[in-house]
Amino acid sequence: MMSSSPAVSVRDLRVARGGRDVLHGLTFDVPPGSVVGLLGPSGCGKTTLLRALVGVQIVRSGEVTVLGEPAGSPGLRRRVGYATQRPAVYADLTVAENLRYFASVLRAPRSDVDRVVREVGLEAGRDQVVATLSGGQLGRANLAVALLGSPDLLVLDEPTVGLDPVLRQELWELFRGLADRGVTLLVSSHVMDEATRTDRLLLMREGRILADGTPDGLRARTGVDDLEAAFLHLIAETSGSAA
Ligand SMILES: Nc1ncnc2c1ncn2[C@@H]1O[C@H](COP(=O)(O)OP(=O)(O)OP(=O)(O)O)[C@@H](O)[C@H]1O
Repeated sequence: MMSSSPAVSVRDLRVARGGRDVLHGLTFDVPPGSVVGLLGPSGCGKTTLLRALVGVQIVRSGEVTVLGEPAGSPGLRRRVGYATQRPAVYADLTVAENLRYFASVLRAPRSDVDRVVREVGLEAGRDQVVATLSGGQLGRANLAVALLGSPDLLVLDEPTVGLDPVLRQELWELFRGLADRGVTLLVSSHVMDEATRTDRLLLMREGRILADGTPDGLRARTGVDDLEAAFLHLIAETSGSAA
């Protein structure tokens, strides 16, 4: 059972990359069993933040606690699933061969292979070599790896990028189904229309969080219905100009 303490808790997180500060003191919590969207323009620091959550990013200072443990702790290895933006599956193996390999690395049960193939709707491509998959199938294969071992937290870096609207909708339905089972999902995107599908939003810009709340809360705060317009309103507000 998941407790009601935050699935992710970040306090004053600062990260530098290439000698430049890219995250400037982020503080937020992610409630368990929710779908949280991490949205913001390209280069604002989404990937860097997700890397810090899964423990592969050197941080300058601050605290990142994941499922009650410091980010990157060995105990989190099987409890956190991470799908990178660029697919991390082997091009010369089939989908099923990739999944069997990653399942053995993660010590996930072999039966997980069929389960995750079903969950991402990749039955038709199961025995296909990854190099021959379509872009949408490749994204699903990458996501399937992150689902191995039934993690409590899924960290997904732009999982819907380049997908057609039908596939995007199907993936968001999958995310919702996982959250209904108690999984926490942190999903980055730079497509604002995806924000409407989340329980909570973290809006980022230039290494800072502009807003942290529900889509309705954001609409109420800005007085704007469309979330893209609400985001622009917040940018204008924080830049000191009237929107
Ligand atoms: N390996 C690196 N070395 C130096 N700087 C980097 C490196 N990777 C990213 N950066 C810089 O860190 C900042 C944040 O990048 P990051 O990839 O986290 O942004 P993002 O919001 O995920 O962008 P996108 O949506 O395009 O993936 C950017 O200014 C980027 O140029």
